[in-house]
Amino acid sequence: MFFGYMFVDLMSPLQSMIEAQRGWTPDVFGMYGSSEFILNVFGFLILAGIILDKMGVRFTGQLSASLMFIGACLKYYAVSDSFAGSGIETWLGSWWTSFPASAKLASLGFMIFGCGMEMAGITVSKAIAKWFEGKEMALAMGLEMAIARVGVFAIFSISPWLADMAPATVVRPVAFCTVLLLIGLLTFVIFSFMDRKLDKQLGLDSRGGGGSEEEFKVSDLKYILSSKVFWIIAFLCVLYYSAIFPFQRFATNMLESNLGVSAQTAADIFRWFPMGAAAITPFLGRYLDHKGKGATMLILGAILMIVCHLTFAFVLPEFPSKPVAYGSIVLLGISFSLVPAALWPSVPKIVETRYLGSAYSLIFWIQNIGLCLFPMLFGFALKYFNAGRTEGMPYDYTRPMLIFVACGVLAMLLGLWLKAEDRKKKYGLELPNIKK
Ligand SMILES: C[C@H](N)C(=O)N[C@@H](CCCCN)C(=O)O
Repeated sequence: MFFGYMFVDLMSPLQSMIEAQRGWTPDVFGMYGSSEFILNVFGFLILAGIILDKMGVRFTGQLSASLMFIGACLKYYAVSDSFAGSGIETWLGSWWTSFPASAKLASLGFMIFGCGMEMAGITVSKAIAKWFEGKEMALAMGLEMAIARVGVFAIFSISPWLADMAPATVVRPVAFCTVLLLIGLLTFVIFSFMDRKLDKQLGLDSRGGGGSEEEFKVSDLKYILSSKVFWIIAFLCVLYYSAIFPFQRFATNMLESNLGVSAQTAADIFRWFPMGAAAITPFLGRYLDHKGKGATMLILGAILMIVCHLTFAFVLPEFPSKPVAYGSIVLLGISFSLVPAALWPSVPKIVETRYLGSAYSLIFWIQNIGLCLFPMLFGFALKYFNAGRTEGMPYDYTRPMLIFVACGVLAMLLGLWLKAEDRKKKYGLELPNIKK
């Protein structure tokens, strides 16, 4: 997860450089960002959930880590100097000419990587639910997400530094993260040995099944799809995350434009966002394990996000102050701890373990539709509202940012609805995870 999250965001602080070196304008950059989710949206994630529930966490984890590595290799080739001037580049550049050949191939690589990354995400959640059921599950999930966030922090620091080494190039950070993904694949193989040992101790079969619970059947999906609370969580998830991850891709440039600072300085400010989240998420997970209040945390997280995006939209352009930027970034980090810490451990409370993988995959699937559409939507809005901008001028982010504010408002309303449903139907979303 650490290396995966690094790979996802390695281009985020390099928007200006990739525009200068490979001609990726904001709309191209937005579409490239969306490509991570395209195959998932067209059904791969549903299949991933079924594979996970049928084949178990070890097989699915190794498959997903391999896909991540293959996709990364393709993306490395796309931005490398050996691709520039090759026959493939000439052919890819001969159609849809507004989208550079390197962006086309990099997007294909990112699509394959994205299949592996999302499949790994649901696999890890199911593995944690299996290892920590009735114990410190939210703390374990919180720590996993904290490690992922440290990965984002690390890449926001390392990527511009690697890229800026003479001769400045975007290729170096991609190569670096590709090697890390190979190491990630090897660590999952090691985990698989440990998981096999756990199954032996628990008397489970080779896929981690065969305990007291029934085996998963594809027809079980109907139980998930007919649950109102599942849909509330899924829509809350898509709205919340659509205002976080797509924003993360543009945040460096937003700060660059609003504060009038360099890409490196903007990335230095923004990298504290995932760090704030990394520091707080495990504590909130622990709080949830012992005290509960999951639905309340979701509402609070959405409110904080609205405040932050309103600040980025209206306050920063008027008062380009670094303390205001840092303050909002830290608040957004707290929001990004509250929601994930409460959201993911809530899912095992509303569905049975045998179809937990499918429930996570369906939520990821719906979330991926948002993650796929929002960078494009935001990229187009940015281009539209900056029609008169000339090369080198800062971008005006005010009106495009309202897209993210709207997502936050809707997520907050869904959080309130979820809390009301929980009070009525007693899912236990406000209760602690640890069973005494
Ligand atoms: C983008 C991805 N689908 C996602 O939702 N990531 C979550 C973590 C989900 C738990 C992974 N085991 C995040 O908050 O990063």
